[in-house]
Amino acid sequence: MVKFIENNTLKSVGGRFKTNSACRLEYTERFIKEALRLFPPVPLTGRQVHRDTTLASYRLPAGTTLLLNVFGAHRDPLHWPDPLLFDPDRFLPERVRGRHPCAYVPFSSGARNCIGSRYAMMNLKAFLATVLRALRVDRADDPYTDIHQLPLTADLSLRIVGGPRVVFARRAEEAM
Ligand code: HEM
Repeated sequence: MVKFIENNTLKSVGGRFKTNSACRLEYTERFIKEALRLFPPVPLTGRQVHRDTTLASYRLPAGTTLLLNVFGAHRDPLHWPDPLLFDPDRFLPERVRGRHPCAYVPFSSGARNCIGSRYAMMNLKAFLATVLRALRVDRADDPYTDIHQLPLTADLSLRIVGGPRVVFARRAEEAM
């Protein structure tokens, strides 16, 4: 998967990353979206109920704080078949069509959603394209063979305990 994203990103960008390179990075964008699905940096958000409301069979009096489980929604088999499989093609336009708009909310939704989502996406593409041109990324020796086993923690944002287990190696000059 790492090799695939490397080749795809490098082929799409060619030389240096420019602002219009982002438009060509369609696979890279799907890859980032899939990473944000399985590992949403903001795994929970909250909302306050402004008037008495009934949601499904639950009565929610005004003033109730609701915590929205983004992490759970992103792994819900109702919306994501084989939810733990890392499959960027889930974000092909034909597969997005018909999916519930709130099944995927890494940047939240509604009036208070993330104002920086487009900027964040552009930045992540620029970051990947720039880093992958200069460095090769390989898996480090690690004891985890299955996504279930990855120890995650959330303080300000969701992260892997101990950080991602990867090693970087400089690419030969001619590849850059
Ligand atoms: C991958 C990167 C990012 C993720 C996953 C993310 C996620 C989020 C989420 C989930 C919220 C909404 C919380 C809620 O609805 O309660 C939010 C709000 C916000 N984000 Fe981001 N964010 C990212 C990057 C950025 C960047 C780069 C900026 C600024 C350049 C930014 C600025 C903001 C601001 C100002 C709000 C508050 C909006 C409001 O309350 O009206 N975010 N972000």
